[in-house]
Amino acid sequence: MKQVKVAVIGASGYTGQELLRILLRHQGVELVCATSRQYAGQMLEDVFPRFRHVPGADLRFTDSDVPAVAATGAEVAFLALPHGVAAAYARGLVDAGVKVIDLSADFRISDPAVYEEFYDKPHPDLDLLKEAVYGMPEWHGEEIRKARLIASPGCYPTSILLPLIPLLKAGLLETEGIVVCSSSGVSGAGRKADISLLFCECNESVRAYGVPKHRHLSEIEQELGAAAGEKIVISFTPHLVPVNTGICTTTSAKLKPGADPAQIGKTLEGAYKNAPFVRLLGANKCADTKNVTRTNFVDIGWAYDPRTGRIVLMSAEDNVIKGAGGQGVHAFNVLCGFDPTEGLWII
Ligand SMILES: NC(=O)C1=CN([C@@H]2O[C@H](COP(=O)(O)OP(=O)(O)OC[C@H]3O[C@@H](n4cnc5c(N)ncnc54)[C@H](OP(=O)(O)O)[C@@H]3O)[C@@H](O)[C@H]2O)C=CC1
Ligand SMILES: CC(=O)N[C@@H](CCC(=O)OP(=O)(O)O)C(=O)O
Repeated sequence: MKQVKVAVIGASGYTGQELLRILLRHQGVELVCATSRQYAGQMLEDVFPRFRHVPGADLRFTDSDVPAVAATGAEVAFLALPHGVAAAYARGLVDAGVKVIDLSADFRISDPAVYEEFYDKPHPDLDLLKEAVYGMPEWHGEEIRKARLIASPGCYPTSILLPLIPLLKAGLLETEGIVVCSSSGVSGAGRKADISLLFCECNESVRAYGVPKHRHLSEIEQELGAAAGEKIVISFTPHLVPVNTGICTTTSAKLKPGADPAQIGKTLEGAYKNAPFVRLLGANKCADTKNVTRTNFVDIGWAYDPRTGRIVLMSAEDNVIKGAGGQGVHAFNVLCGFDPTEGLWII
């Protein structure tokens, strides 16, 4: 198998570590660079003992510096950096001829006005934004193949968009009144010191946050609108739950008058028959995070309630794998012409 030289920028964070774990078992990857400002100069295995004795992990963290990354010969770089920080790295790396897969939100929102509305500042690189591709392999494989810059979808959006897109494309759902409720593990907030994320603040407790306008609404409504062919506004309430990883999403939407509820399952099956990481559980089956955490799968179940005329979509994924690093590697496989599943059969 051909070998592609790969760098991970921001390799000490939660998604960065997950990328390292996946890339180190990928048969077509030579990991040439892992960056972290706080651990620069230290061996990967000294900072994260899980990498001891792992082939290919015999590497030191380097500083997060674009010319130094480019000098490693990296052909593809994953950005696992905070949003707002990633854009400048993407610009420097793309200019140096390195293809970029950005896990942050910096290039996911194609309309600069919407970006500014949700991120409270003008977009930092409008030229690069124009060429960024939304990196959801199930729906944008063709664009990913030709891209220089892939904006990997967010964790909540992945769990919400995968069940809804095919149903909206098929015109089965009312576009008004879609209500989404998601629960996320604490790793979704990143590996940073924050009092509200301390063990005693989160453990044995569940809370909603980010209401009424979580920043992911921008991305979710953009992609749902593209699927439906009209503007869509949804209600979205995220919750923080005391688990390390996992997202459980429940979506409620009204079936269009006259639409046959049996078409829900048939449409999802048609859309995802060749999607290796989308597992359709069937009607009246509920997705459970314990079956998908530590994997690149998203599980989707659905139910029709004749009393309300609504369908309920239930999805579960691992936020740092299918919702971040795994999805990024899936896009990398498509970009580089590898089998889409290479490195990703983690169970
Ligand atoms: N966690 C999740 O579930 C998901 C996260 N994402 C997105 O992926 C990106 C990474 O998330 P996550 O791994 O959780 O974040 P973390 O906070 O866990 O890690 C961030 C990484 O970036 C580095 N970093 C932080 N600030 C800077 C800076 N100013 N310049 C250079 N490097 C910096 C950190 O290392 P150091 O400080 O040592 O340099 C660290 O390696 C974010 O944009 C996030 O929104 C997307 C989907 C899901
Ligand atoms: C629990 C938690 O805090 N989750 C994060 C979302 C995950 C994330 O990292 O956002 P991106 O997908 O945009 O990169 C949040 O609500 O902001």
